Amino acid sequence: MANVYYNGDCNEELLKNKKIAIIGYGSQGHAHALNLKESGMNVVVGLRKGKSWNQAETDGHQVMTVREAAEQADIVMVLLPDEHQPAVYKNQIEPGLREGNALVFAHGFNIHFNQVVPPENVDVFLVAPKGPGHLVRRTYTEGAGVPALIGVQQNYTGYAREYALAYAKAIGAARAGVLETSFQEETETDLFGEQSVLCGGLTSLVKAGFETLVEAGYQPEVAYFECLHELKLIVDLMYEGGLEGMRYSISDTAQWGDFKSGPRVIDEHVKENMKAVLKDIQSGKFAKEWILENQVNRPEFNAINAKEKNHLIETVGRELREMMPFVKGNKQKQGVGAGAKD
Ligand SMILES: NC(=O)C1=CN([C@@H]2O[C@H](COP(=O)(O)OP(=O)(O)OC[C@H]3O[C@@H](n4cnc5c(N)ncnc54)[C@H](OP(=O)(O)O)[C@@H]3O)[C@@H](O)[C@H]2O)C=CC1
Ligand SMILES: CC[C@](O)(C(C)=O)C(=O)O
Ligand SMILES: [Mg+2]
Ligand SMILES: [Mg+2]
Repeated sequence: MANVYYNGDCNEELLKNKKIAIIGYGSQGHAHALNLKESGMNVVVGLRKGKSWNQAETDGHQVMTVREAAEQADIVMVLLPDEHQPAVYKNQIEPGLREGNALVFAHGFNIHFNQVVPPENVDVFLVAPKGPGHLVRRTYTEGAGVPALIGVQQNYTGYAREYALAYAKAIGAARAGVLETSFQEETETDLFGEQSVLCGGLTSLVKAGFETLVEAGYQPEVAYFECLHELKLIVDLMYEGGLEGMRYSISDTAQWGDFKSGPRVIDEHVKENMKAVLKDIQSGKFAKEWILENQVNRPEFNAINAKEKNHLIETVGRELREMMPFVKGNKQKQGVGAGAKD
């Protein structure tokens, strides 16, 4: 079994005399900045002028340019979109780094794929929450937390691992569990998870189920409740009690169907496809294509995104959710508030 670290294994005091710059105030940025501040840390936020800058000020942070934040801080946490990190690092963060500072990431992409190459005289480590930033914030306020991975790439000061654990505690992650990893393992497993299971696998599974029912003549609203809405309720049971916990609550009929039909849908071909996806991640093929897509202003990303927004499951879902105020209650979903996306 891997070692799992909890609050008692982390010394937050190590960060108390440090200034921490949070660069970016999106999904992860707002959560880290607010959680660290409420854990008693000295936080500044580095941004460009715009929507996030205004939000961070509204939330009571000291906001400045990325260059100023990097110059002032001992610990610089880079929470910009992965594709923006290399240019912002080169032009605004690197010039501000001093010997013994720490450069920190929530995902290893740019270090692992050599898009950011830090100087040798700084610590480089990872504190990667295993969950969306809005949940990093919400769970912290509820007295809980989202688990995280830590990893050390460069240990110039000799304290990088201890700083990583302290940081993980201060954002609430050590309430849930912190695992030690490498930049390589975090990057490859995170990309694999989001592509094959959590995001790509799931959205494709949901759409395939929805389309199968609608094409067979069933009402789209029934298909939406069956294949998307109820998914959260089922996943909540798995989150709380694993597969067994979920199966305890469903009918024996559903459990029999789970055993018999699940492997017919997610069969050996799916695993073969997953292995191919993993291979492209490990070889750097996926990373290269994503970097090139950004260099030409994302034509394919934007085209697919526009098409996906107009899928029947989305138009039907928007209408049904209008009637469920308890589902609509999340401000970020309406594009307002801290960490909101456009
Ligand atoms: N989303 C998540 O939950 C998770 C993300 N991660 C990792 O965390 C990191 C951050 O991801 P995420 O939180 O999704 O990022 P977001 O897309 O939410 O971050 C957007 C933020 O970055 C700012 N920004 C973008 N470009 C620039 C720039 N050129 N100069 C200054 N600020 C800029 C935006 O400001 P503005 O308003 O001015 O555009 C905004 O505040 C990534 O490495 C990601 O892989 C890891 C685990 C989960
Ligand atoms: C699952 C997507 C994720 O890896 C995450 C929220 O952990 C991301 O990059 O946003
Ligand atoms: Mg992730
Ligand atoms: Mg990710």
